[in-house]
Amino acid sequence: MQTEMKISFIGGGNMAAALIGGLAGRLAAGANIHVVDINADALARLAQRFGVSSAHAIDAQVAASDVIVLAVKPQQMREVAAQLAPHLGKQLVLSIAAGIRGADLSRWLGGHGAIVRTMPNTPALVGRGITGMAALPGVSSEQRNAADAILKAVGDTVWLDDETLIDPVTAVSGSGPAYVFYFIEAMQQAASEMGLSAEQGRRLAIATFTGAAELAAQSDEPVSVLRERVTSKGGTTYAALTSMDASGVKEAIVKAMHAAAARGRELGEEFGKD
Ligand SMILES: NC(=O)C1=CN([C@@H]2O[C@H](COP(=O)(O)OP(=O)(O)OC[C@H]3O[C@@H](n4cnc5c(N)ncnc54)[C@H](OP(=O)(O)O)[C@@H]3O)[C@@H](O)[C@H]2O)C=CC1
Ligand SMILES: O=C(O)[C@@H]1CCC=N1
Repeated sequence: MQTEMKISFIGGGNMAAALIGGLAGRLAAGANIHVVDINADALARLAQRFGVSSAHAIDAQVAASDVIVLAVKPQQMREVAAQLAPHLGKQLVLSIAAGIRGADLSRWLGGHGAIVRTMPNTPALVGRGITGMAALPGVSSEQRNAADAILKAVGDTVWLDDETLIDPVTAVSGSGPAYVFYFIEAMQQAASEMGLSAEQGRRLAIATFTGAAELAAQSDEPVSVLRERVTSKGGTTYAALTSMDASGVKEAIVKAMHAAAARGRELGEEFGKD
């Protein structure tokens, strides 16, 4: 992390809280985090949890920042950009919004070029996030490195040459934690139906996810091979996977992810209109 980097967040909701929480313990001395949100409760929570400074509107501290993270909902972005534009100089702007295209954001920010579009995810809170990143042409290599350092402080980064790939990234890793939680919820429900306690089901389901994911991360083999190794002929896993195939679980997941990417494109079109 660059020393003494001053970072302002506009929007202090769910994703900002995950990033701020992940960053809070990892900043160099002298660095600071400032948050602007119209929601007093959101600001109070962030100040109490992470000791950040806060304001209800864009202020001098935002103007004095090195990096400004735009963390409002896509539908709020245009208005926020208009409020921010008069305060912009050389700051690097990071957008985390789904859908909102860099060219639209740049226009709303009065032609500001130093913009990196990012798609982080909530495991950033525990330092295990992954972020897709795409730089607009006006971003210097120093600014690109600064953006990378911020998101690397809370996990890993994947750079994209083509900004439109942010929509697929959103479908995979931006929204992805919700799919994992959904799967864990289903496993917990089944565990409880079969007589395990809530705590036993929770521990077994979560440890299975983290363990299998770690095994996949450390293995040189494709995940399909790891799956086959669990699936004894005529055994229990075979029974489960045969049932999933019959229910079209894989097709449903693939279809759902296409829907997420399509919604990202739609948000860009819907809120990017002049
Ligand atoms: N949640 C996630 O996992 C991820 C979200 N994102 C992106 O992050 C962005 C934020 O999402 P999320 O955190 O879930 O949303 P939230 O609604 O939780 O957070 C947005 C916050 O911004 C506040 N806000 C609204 N208008 C303004 C304004 N004019 N100035 C300052 N603050 C304002 C909202 O207040 P109020 O509630 O009163 O409107 C709210 O507190 C979205 O663009 C989303 O696409 C990206 C990756 C993952
Ligand atoms: O659901 C959403 O639109 C945001 C973007 C990715 C995760 N949450």
